[in-house]
Amino acid sequence: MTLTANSVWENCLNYIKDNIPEDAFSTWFLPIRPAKINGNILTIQVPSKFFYEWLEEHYIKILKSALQRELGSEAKLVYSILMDQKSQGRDPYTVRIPSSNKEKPQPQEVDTPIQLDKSRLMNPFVIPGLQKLKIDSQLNPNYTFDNFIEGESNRLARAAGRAISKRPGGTSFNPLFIYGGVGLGKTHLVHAIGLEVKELHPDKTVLYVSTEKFTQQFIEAVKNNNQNDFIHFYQMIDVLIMDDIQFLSGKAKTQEVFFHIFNHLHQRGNQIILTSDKSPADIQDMEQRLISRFKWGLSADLQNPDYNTRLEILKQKLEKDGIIFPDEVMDYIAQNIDTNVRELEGSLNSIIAQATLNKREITLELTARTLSKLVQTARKEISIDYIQKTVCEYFKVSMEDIQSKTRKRDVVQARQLAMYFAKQYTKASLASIGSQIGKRDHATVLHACKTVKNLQETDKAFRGYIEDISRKISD
Ligand SMILES: Nc1ncnc2c1ncn2[C@@H]1O[C@H](COP(=O)(O)OP(=O)(O)OP(=O)(O)O)[C@@H](O)[C@H]1O
Repeated sequence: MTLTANSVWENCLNYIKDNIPEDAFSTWFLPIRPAKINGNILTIQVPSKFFYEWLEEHYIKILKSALQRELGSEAKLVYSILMDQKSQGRDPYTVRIPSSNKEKPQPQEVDTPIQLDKSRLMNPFVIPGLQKLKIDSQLNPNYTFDNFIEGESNRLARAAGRAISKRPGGTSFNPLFIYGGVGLGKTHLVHAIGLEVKELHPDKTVLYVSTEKFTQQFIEAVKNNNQNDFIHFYQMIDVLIMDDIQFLSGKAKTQEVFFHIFNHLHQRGNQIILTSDKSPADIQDMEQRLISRFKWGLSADLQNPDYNTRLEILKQKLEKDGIIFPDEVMDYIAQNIDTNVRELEGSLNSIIAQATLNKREITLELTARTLSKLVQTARKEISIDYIQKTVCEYFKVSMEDIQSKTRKRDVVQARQLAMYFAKQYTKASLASIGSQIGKRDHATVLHACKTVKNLQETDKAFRGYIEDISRKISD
């Protein structure tokens, strides 16, 4: 009997219907039409891009088993997506996307070193109860090289990442130190490297961890008196990716433990990949021996993307969502949002939301209005209170301290910086700033602003504080 798309899909539906709730079945499966069958490849037509993403995210497993029952273990699924272009006055058309079958990378097995007592190993990345340790790489399958647009701003870092993926630990880029401002793609890039290593070298153990998580784990390990297990766990990793390494600043004990792990991995030729919001030389409160190790391999920075890269990124994001913007609108966004990629994505989302909620066409006028509001809102949010909180958090002093009369050096410094930033970021008068920050007069605020400016010119560490805090405030 020859198989037809209809008969195969009907059997799949019968199987799926028995295995998922009825309302989910009618919502997500009844609108699907079988389009064609070619050998073991079934093409189904879905009503929108959103539908396709939902199926991929929530029902890929059941789709896979239904299809394999009908077409064997090599069965493949292709989506044909009906793209609605009514708003552009054009006819609908379809695009074909193979099922990515994107599941999280499988846990990796590692032989445990003899001294490791598995029963006490508290690392949350370890799936307990198994003979061999299974480590979840913590990689995000959506951050790949394929969807990381290349441009002048990221060429070196991307190329180094690609080289490392081919030969982890085997290039001179060890460690690879990727740095740059917020939202420029550091996290995306290191996930892409990790995923590609896993694809090309399935035997390698890859682990992505944020420095914050690493620090918390270490604190837990100290509390439970199992630091050795913690260290041994990290020493087993073939490719260790640590995000936001600048958060080790001022944490002497965690720096020390990281130093030992780093040395062990490096000596064994294992790959280390680090990201930071500043270059190794500009990281404050970090042991010199660590800084010098960060510089051993390659430091590559990510810069603000240029116009063409921004345009390409926009095109890619829209294609993913199955939406078309007029060229002039794309050009306007790319011209006007030149800070970082996260803001670029955010502006797209706002424009889409405005158009959808108000049932309006995406025009240049709507875009200009939405973007101007975005910028205004961002500015509006910076209040003196917010500035004080940010500064207090950064220096780990309390709001009460800043508001008090204390002349302790660190509090005075925080207070003066809060005054300086209040002058920079708000329209408040000196008198008003003074009354809100410690009930001081306008002369004190003026003096604070001058002191900060002088120190900024003469003291490198102080300059670092200013850069850090400005970034946090305008984030
Ligand atoms: N070159 C690029 N191509 C496509 N998408 C990009 C690119 N660069 C960044 N992005 C996207 O921009 C967003 C922000 O990137 P990411 O989180 O990697 O930035 P980051 O530098 O790690 O920021 P932060 O320092 O704030 O953590 C993500 O959605 C990412 O996919």
